Amino acid sequence: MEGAPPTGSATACAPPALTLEGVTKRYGSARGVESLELAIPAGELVTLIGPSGCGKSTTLRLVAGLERPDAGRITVAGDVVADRTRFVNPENRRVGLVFQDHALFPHLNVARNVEFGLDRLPRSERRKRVGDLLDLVQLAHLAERYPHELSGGEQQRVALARALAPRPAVVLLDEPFSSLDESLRGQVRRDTVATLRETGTTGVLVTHDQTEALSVGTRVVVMHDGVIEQADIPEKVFEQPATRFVASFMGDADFLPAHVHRALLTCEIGVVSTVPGWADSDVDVDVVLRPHEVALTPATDATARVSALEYHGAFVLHHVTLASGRTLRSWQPHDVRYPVGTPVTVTVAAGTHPTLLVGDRAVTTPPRNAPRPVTP
Ligand SMILES: Nc1ncnc2c1ncn2[C@@H]1O[C@H](COP(=O)(O)OP(=O)(O)OP(=O)(O)O)[C@@H](O)[C@H]1O
Repeated sequence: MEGAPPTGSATACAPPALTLEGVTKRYGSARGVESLELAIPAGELVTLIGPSGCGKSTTLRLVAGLERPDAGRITVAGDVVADRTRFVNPENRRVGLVFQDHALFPHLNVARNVEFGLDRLPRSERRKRVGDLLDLVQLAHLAERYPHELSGGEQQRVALARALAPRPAVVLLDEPFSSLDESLRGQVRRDTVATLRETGTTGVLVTHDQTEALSVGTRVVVMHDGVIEQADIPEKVFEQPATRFVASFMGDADFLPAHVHRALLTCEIGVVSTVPGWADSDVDVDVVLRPHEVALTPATDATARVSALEYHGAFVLHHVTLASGRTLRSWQPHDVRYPVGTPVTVTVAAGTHPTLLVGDRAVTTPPRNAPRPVTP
């Protein structure tokens, strides 16, 4: 992964909070994760996203020490915690865990839950640390309550305080907001991110929610079928997806066969854009178009037709069928609705430089062995 630590002087010499080098885990003949490469600088909050079964939980379990890798090396704050010969037990890894169901101890009150992992500290320091953590998550007034006397959001804050109490090098958060209802989720998410930032804690947050992955992560790791497809800043993952899978998984995307000739990208809807640096090219590609890049203009002589509408509140998603039978989608403002059947001219918003694919991989430079048409 392109995971160079920030260049600031404070962190330039510090080892990454977490590294995975060639980490592989198989379950019998089934692939859990394969050859994971990841380096997370201290203080980052990385979101881990991918479809069900892609290996997110396996990755967290390997880092936490709940699984042993079959191959590769894991380090936490510069210390090897797992490799071919070494295996550090979970309680000695400086890794904190926050689960979806909060997993608080029901028979312990809030203060005792937070105190749980601090048994190595003298009692007075323990008390002080618990007090500091409860202040941090704004729950000091509920210190004597038991988990069943708390709301879902409060339980989540206790779980976070408990994970942070022993000053872990990394906190792993496994879908921490998914059991909260929609109205609460946004606030708890903002509070959690603020707490992690305030304490400078490095976090790895697993989520199923693409908006959450993009909005919360300083970096987004997209997994598919046990491998990392792309690990990058959110803007790059969305605007410059590395693969066809990432393009389709992170946001809506449609794909059209296209052609680049003398730096001009054309497809069924006409000229899409210029492709700087492709002046000598004559190659077939697929172009990735996102609904916010696709513009529609009603025109009686147009061959494309609006084929379906979806009202999303702020926007109306228009599905358009082209003459070839292929479809594109276009976001329109909430007050624009072209009825089904309307003939429309389809264009791409000015300034768009869409992702180009050859096979399943994005290309930014002309492919060497690209197909060239036979000239008569
Ligand atoms: N204990 C196990 N025994 C056998 N196979 C397993 C085991 N745990 C995970 N797997 C398999 O490893 C792969 C990765 O699973 P994992 O739980 O890491 O996926 P995930 O991305 O967390 O999925 P989800 O989003 O549904 O929780 C899957 O194919 C899964 O069936």
